[in-house]
Amino acid sequence: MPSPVIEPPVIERARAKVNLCLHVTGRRADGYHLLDSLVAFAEIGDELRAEPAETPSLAIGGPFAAGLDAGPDNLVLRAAALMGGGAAFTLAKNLPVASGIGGGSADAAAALRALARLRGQRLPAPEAVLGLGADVPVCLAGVPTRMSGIGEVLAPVRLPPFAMVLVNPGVGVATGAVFSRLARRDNPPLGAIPDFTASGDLFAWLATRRNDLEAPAAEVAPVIGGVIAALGASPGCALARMSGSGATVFGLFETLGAAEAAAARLRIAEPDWWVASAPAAGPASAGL
Ligand SMILES: C[C@@](CO)(OP(=O)(O)O)[C@H](O)COP(=O)(O)OP(=O)(O)OC[C@H]1O[C@@H](n2ccc(N)nc2=O)[C@H](O)[C@@H]1O
Ligand SMILES: Nc1ncnc2c1ncn2[C@@H]1O[C@H](COP(=O)(O)OP(=O)(O)O)[C@@H](O)[C@H]1O
Repeated sequence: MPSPVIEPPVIERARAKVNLCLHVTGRRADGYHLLDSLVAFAEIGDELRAEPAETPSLAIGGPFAAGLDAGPDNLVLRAAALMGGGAAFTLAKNLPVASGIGGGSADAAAALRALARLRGQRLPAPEAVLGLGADVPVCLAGVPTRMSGIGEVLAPVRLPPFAMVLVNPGVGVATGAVFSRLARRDNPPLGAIPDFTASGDLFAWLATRRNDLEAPAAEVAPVIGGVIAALGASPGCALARMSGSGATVFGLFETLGAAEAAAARLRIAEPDWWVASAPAAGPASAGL
């Protein structure tokens, strides 16, 4: 059954996507890489507002609006075009661009959700949105997920509550450039993902996994190594690792208080870095 049409305007969050681990397990004939990744979302992100309009339009504000083109190539308008749709969009760009936390993909997913709500339509299938970006299907799902294939094979995963600190040193990293520097493309998959009951179990399991894109990204942007070291040395940080193709690094914490304290220290030590703290998205983290 299609959902009822929602009265405009509609507002959708575009939450930051975090690859808690990411193994590159192969490469397809078309050059795209096969991944095996455990993906979570943070309660921080862009915000997209949509109202019905004859002609599609996009206005961008927020701390990372500068340098982001609001023309037809923007993923918000490309997503709207895919759904055949006119809407007037306003995007608050709160996440750094080209930073491994899927900001553009999350915006595209938010546009698809907004249009579906405005029109009472179903959301498109993962395969139908993959052309917008390999991360768009998982951002459309918006829940903790094991992502494989090149990003279109999705299996929801239940995660315990935890908190994150996200740090971006202000360098954009092009995803394709990172993949092309990989030393190996035949790494083992993640294996079975246990049913974690406590965040400590999740953190211990993650410590035995990797992000295979971290080393090639650090070649492109050597500052990434320094960000991992600084975050990893923060009191209460159980694990510090790069997300996606970088350069954003995440730190994992048992409590939001510990994450906020680490973020406050890093903001003082490194005033030029973008630093955010947030619970992992989902009902389990609501009471952290
Ligand atoms: C690496 C990941 C992990 O979640 O995250 P980000 O760093 O983008 O956040 C994603 O796979 C990125 O997804 P997305 O950013 O949507 O990628 P796309 O625009 O589809 O692809 C950009 C380029 O990355 C390479 N690419 C991307 C995905 C993939 N599975 N294999 C690849 O080889 C290709 O060279 C492609 O031309
Ligand atoms: N709404 C958008 N937000 C961010 N980037 C966008 C958007 N639309 C198009 N792009 C382009 O998509 C590219 C990847 O952006 P993004 O999804 O933020 O990267 P990542 O997935 O690595 O975090 C950028 O180089 C940017 O120019």
